Amino acid sequence: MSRPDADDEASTPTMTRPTVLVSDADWRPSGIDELEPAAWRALYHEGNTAVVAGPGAGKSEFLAQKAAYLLQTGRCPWPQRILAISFKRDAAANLRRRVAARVPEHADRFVSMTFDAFTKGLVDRFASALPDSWRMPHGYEISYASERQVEAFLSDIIPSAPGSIRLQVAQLHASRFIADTVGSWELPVTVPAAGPDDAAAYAALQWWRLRSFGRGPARVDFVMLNRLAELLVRCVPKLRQALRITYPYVFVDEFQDTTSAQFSFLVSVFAGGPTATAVGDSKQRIMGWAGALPKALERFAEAFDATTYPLTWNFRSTKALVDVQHVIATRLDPNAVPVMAKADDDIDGNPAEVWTFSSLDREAAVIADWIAGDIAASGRAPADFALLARQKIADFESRFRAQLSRHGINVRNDDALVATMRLQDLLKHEITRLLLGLLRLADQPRGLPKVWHEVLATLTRIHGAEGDNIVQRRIGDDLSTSIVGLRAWLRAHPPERTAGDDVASFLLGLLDMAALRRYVKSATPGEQLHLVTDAFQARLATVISASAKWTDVADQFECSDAVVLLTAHRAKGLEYHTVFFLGLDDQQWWAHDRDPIESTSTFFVGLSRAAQRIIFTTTSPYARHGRIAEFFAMLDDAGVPEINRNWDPGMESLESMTEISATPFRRLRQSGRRA
Ligand SMILES: Nc1ncnc2c1ncn2[C@@H]1O[C@H](COP(=O)(O)OP(=O)(O)OP(=O)(O)O)[C@@H](O)[C@H]1O
Repeated sequence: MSRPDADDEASTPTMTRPTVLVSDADWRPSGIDELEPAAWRALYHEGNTAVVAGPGAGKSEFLAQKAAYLLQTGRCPWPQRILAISFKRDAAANLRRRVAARVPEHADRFVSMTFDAFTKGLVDRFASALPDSWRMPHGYEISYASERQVEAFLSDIIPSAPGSIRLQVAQLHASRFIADTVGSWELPVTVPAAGPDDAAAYAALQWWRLRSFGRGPARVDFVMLNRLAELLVRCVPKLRQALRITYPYVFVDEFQDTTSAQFSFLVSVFAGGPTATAVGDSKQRIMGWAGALPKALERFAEAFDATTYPLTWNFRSTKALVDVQHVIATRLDPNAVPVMAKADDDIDGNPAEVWTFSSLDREAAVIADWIAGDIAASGRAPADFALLARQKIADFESRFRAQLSRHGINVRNDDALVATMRLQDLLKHEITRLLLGLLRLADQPRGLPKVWHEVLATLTRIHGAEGDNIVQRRIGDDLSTSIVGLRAWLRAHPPERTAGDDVASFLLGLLDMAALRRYVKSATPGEQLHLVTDAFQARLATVISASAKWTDVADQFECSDAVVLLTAHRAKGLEYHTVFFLGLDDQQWWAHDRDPIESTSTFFVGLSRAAQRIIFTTTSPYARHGRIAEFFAMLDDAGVPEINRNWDPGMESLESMTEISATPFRRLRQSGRRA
């Protein structure tokens, strides 16, 4: 396919586009019925805005609606754009998709990317404008230092540190050094000849000397790239001005996860300039271990002089679940305000329970039977159910896979490693969706308009042709030709007689690889295209032989009709009808004592993914009195009953009843409940 010139971040498109503007009075949210009153006020607010709200309040949806409002009413006039920054790639892609669905006619002016992609993009484009001391004459490579390497570095620099700061240098922690010390050090325009007399600045400078000032390519991570980007913007006023003109509106999602480096970058580039909107929930701050700043939203409000709007509706969970969430929320924030549930209840029986089991085998068997029964009775899909755990999700996989397969139900472990990628990342990756989209379009003679639209939009981004209707038309024509060629190839190569590698090669051969490589590099810093294509091939190889049709190959690849197994961290931002929060025990939560608040936030994030029902499980008779006793106490306070699932009416004998009475669990017979 032809490759138009790459779009420049700080430049504006050259094509004109007709736009019909909507008046304020006529503007309505699209895709949803209503916003809560505080959200309306936040949407109309013209200055910097902080939206603080709990799980399910619609924070991401609010950003999508605010984008639609600004674009459709012309407050963000063509050709200016809105820049939305997220922390995770899938969150950025999710927001981009939401806006594209709400206002397709303006989607090309909504630039949604990760923090790392944005800062790395600036360094890559403008590195030559860095002050002399910080230029990287031999380029750079992305390199992460292990904690052990940082430890060795810190002990190496202690002896040569000036006596006045030696003790403080010795007190720096390896685990926090990169995020906190390197991340919060503002690079001086000129590197001082004498070492700084502040311990943190001294150590940070030595780190730069070691990693970046030697011969050969600099070895930098994203924290260091962020620092370079901040320096660039500080030293090159024209660049800052260009960014501010291109993006008069800046959004930041999940602001509670902002690190020191990211925060200072935002202040440096945008404070006093574009209108900034940050949304987040400090109770869901689960990235403290990775350097997330405490009280990030409060800091934002202060630094940007922003007006704060708390939202108090929950669109995801029913009232009963919102009440349970509130008990945990008040432990994390004693001032947490009660929230109004907007979701209707669609289940019989208890929406929240703790189930106790005598063994992991029994746990998997009972839950699998229960899910199968619920699907049969309700018509729900397997994907409505999630099996969540704090960590080590693979420990649960084989048991649940075996038990659910007895009922013909699939399991997808989103945490599984495929080549070097996690399955969740692979499935959400734009390039995976592009390749699968091509496969589906070629295999479906009648066409799939939604898939066509998504594939075309991805190709448009790859070729930097947003806003350029002529090039977009050419890309569309090329796509039609490619689909015809692919269809013929697939007909001649049935899945059972074709190797996964051959399919992947043919699919990639349809694309402009140089453009693709450049795009992946800029959209996902640190990631090489081959990491995605290797993982794509590996996944294809495992599903191709089991399928008779190419559509089945794509279905098996995505495995979207499956019960999902994932960690609470991976579940962030997602939602399910019923969540089983597995492994309430000391093993799963072994690190709870290290940081009980962050651990409780992880618990909060996990349980708040449930829309209708949450079942906590444990196989440990001691968990209630162990490390996470406070979780059980909170669930007790919330009135969540504990059910001993070792007894199954009609199936088990007195023997298992004896076993139950020997356990220290608080017991409840489950008569009258759905089982
Ligand atoms: N105004 C609204 N009307 C109806 N549904 C909404 C509205 N806003 C959000 N939703 C729905 O509520 C759910 C939660 O929305 P969203 O993911 O934006 O919440 P969030 O605050 O970002 O959640 P979390 O912090 O838990 O990840 C989604 O299913 C979304 O489609």
